[in-house]
Amino acid sequence: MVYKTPFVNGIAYTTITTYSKSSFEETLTFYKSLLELNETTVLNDTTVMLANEVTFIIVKLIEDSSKCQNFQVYRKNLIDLRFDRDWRGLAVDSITFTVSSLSIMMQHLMNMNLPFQCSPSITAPTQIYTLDPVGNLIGMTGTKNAISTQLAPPKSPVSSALPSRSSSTRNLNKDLSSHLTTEGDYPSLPPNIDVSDKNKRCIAVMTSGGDAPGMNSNVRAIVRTIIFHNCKPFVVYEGYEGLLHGNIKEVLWEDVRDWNAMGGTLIGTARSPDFKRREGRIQGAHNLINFGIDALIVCGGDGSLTGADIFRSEWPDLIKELLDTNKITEEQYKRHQHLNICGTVGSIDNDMSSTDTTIGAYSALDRICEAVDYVEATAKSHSRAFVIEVMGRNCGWLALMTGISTAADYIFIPETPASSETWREEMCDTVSKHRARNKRTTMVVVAEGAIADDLKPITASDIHETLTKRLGLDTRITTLGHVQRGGSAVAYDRILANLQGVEAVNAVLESTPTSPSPIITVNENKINRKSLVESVRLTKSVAEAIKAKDFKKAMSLRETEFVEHLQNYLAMNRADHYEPKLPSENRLKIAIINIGAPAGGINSAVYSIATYCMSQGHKPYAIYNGWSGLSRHESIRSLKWHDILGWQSRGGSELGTNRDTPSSTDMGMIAYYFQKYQFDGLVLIGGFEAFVSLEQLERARDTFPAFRIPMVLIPATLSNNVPGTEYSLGSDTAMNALMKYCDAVKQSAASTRGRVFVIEVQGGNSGYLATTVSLAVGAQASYVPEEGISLEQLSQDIETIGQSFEKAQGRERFGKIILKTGNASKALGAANLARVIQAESGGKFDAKFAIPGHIQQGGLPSPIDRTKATRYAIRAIGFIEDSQSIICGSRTGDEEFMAYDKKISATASVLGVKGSRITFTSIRKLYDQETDLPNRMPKTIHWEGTRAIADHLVGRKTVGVNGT
Ligand SMILES: Nc1ncnc2c1ncn2[C@@H]1O[C@H](COP(=O)(O)OP(=O)(O)OP(=O)(O)O)[C@@H](O)[C@H]1O
Ligand SMILES: O=P(O)(O)OC[C@H]1O[C@](O)(CO)[C@@H](O)[C@@H]1O
Ligand SMILES: [Mg+2]
Repeated sequence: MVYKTPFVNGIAYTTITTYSKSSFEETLTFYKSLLELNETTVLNDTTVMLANEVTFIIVKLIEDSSKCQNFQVYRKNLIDLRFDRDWRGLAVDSITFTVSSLSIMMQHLMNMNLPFQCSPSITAPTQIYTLDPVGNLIGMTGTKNAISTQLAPPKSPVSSALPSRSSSTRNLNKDLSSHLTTEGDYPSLPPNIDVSDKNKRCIAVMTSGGDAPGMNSNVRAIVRTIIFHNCKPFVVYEGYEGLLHGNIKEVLWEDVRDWNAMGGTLIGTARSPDFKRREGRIQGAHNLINFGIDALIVCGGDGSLTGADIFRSEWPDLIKELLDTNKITEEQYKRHQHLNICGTVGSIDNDMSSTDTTIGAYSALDRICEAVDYVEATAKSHSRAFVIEVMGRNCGWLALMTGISTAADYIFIPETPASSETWREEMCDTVSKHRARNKRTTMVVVAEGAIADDLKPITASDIHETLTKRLGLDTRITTLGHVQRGGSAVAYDRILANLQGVEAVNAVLESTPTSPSPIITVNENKINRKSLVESVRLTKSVAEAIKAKDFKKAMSLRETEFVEHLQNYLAMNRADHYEPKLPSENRLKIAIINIGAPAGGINSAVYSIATYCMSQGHKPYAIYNGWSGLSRHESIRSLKWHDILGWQSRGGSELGTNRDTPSSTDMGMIAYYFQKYQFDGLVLIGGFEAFVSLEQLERARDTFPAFRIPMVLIPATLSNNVPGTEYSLGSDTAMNALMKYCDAVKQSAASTRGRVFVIEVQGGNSGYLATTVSLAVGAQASYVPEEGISLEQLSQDIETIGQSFEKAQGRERFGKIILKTGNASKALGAANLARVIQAESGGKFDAKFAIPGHIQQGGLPSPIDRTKATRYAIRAIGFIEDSQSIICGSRTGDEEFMAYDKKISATASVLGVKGSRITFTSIRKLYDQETDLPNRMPKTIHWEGTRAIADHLVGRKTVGVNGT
């Protein structure tokens, strides 16, 4: 028996072989009636072709009575199995068809009295199975095509579950969706603008100041977006030095290939004293005009952007002088009346006002945390103290975030200078309190630019001397230096840099002669454009306030997130060592539970909740091993400071986790223990099962008063599929793990001429991880469950890859990767997809597959997940404190319980990030209105714009609803 399944172009018919005249006739009747194959072509005496618009079946007769017998037996056996076995595993051969209505098909099979099976259930099938008269297993699916898991909308064989991408270029990447995702639309093909080469706009990009990881991604995105808009991209080498020496070159799409994974800046950078002088800047203006460049995008720190701002404001005078000295022609003068400037903030210091984060800062933090984690091990072995000096000339962001991420004992930062008179006592007091509770290590983090309130520097050696002399600690200094700026950028920086690069070009193209020059910022998770002049002014005023010893003002000028992080660090550092903040009557018993799969940042959240609770005077309780642990073994213990040392930076789940929900274990027992321990609040940390758990507990409040307490979920899952938030803890850690894996695979692919890897990604029904990592590594395509895999798109991707290898003619060394979320197609795993791609490549390249599996869940939490965990944890406790008065009266019986009261039900909420805000949304509302329960997904996907950008930056052509 021969069969072929119509997967991709070129393999478009199925041959059925029959072995007797009667089964030949029966088969023809079966397929004609079942699939409405109304075109019949007799090819010869024994071969007939049946067809409709999309399906071709050739039925052949090869008379062989022995085989006919075998089939009868085989078929009978299968039918006998009926419904108690899944037929799919039993059949030798199978054919799958896409049908427009599964229910009509079911009815039809019943009318014909044919046996069939439904999957996953008869009430809501996505697939139906039956047998044809010669024993072939016939699968029918309602999905877009046989290899997709998405149901096809009626009459549209190829479509997308995501909204179609219009050709608008506006609103591209305004929303970083916590983890840098975008909303809005993007065209998948370059707009068809007919601009002759001469009239094309020339836009240049440069990097300046200290290099920062992610700058290469930024330049790559800028160059490719310029080309995308039919303009000419130029790079200025060596920062402002290159500008004033005319070190400028036009570049091509391929020139920036594979730049995402590269550290430093490949176009060079410099600190240019000459550019600080007007003569230098006039030379720079002259060079730009000579190259015909009328827009400049500068990626650099506060200094570079200050320089850019000065350059822009002086431009009219500079070109006038060039005209007056006959260095440029009248025509050039007229054409270059305006210089469009746009800044993208690239600096590890994170010292630019108006933006929460600068490109490179989280990569530097990653390097620092890795180093401190290493040092911690040796410090513990010797029971030593370490002073870690981190970079940051005028800004303590790196030191502060290191302090939080590694739970350092003490930090020194320039923004809140310590008292020059008392800092030694204060530090020693805290350190000795920690030591008195048997902590074996001491970590003090000092920013390079740390000062005391007399503006004199506090140096690593000052601290070393104090710890040694006053406390007698065996102390070492580790100055991390330029290691912090080195290496490949973390996923966040790559994504930020790519999205900001696209936005910078859009900003330039939309600028008018009167519009103020923008810088591209990120605020919480939203990408914004802000005024360059204003941001430079604010940044300067921080430095001026510090200089004037107005530290309060300096702090007030910092981003609100910075201030919040500092307060959190200080609060947690007081845990168990100082008088709690709240009076005894306001102190609460707060339970913490972890549910679902492990995710980076879970332990950091538990650590932060516990230490913050201690500082407030609350009592934190851990519920170990999820709901089953609680209901079967009363696995509750109050958390003590010493027990949780080191948890802030530990991977996995120290509490233990599983996917059980309260209903699936024992709701009554759980309520009993809640009552026994008199919990006043509950924090759940986890993914979709935690979400479901919260809903069940909220619903059970009616029956069990013990649940009439504030309950809050901190989403933590690499799938990032919890309704009510755009970011879940663990996504960043997983992204980095997967990104590193992809980088390595891509490198391997590049070493073999013409190779593509298909990489299978976790994420359940959510394509978030595949999409974001695809942007971070420059994957040629990503297939996600929200879209499925359409034949047209797959064919298009194969063609695009083939073309790019063909164009390179083996002269360039590069490899390609394709990411596929496991559930994008259940029928087609990575291995099979690679086989199909290889088969259809026409010999232009070969395809392999790789499956990273659970490395995506493991490893140490990234600094982003650690610091976000702390922030969410402390907000969650704030929520529990604030909600006490709303609900707790009904638990004690003092007040009537009104389950349907909105305020009451909102005391069980999901903490989330939405755009630029942290929010709490009632579980009732989320569960009833915003959840796609069967798919375990939120109804609204917030990151589709990111897909379009990822596609556009690799030149992927997408096949939309209209076949465009
Ligand atoms: N006030 C200014 N006027 C003109 N140019 C300036 C000015 N400040 C800085 N620049 C230019 O920008 C370059 C880079 O500035 P700087 O060394 O302060 O680094 P940065 O951009 O702040 O980056 P980072 O702090 O991350 O190293 C300077 O070498 C100089 O060429
Ligand atoms: O690499 P350089 O020029 O020595 O500069 C070091 C400085 O650059 C930065 O890394 C970035 O501004 C600072 O933190 C540090 O003080
Ligand atoms: Mg700077």
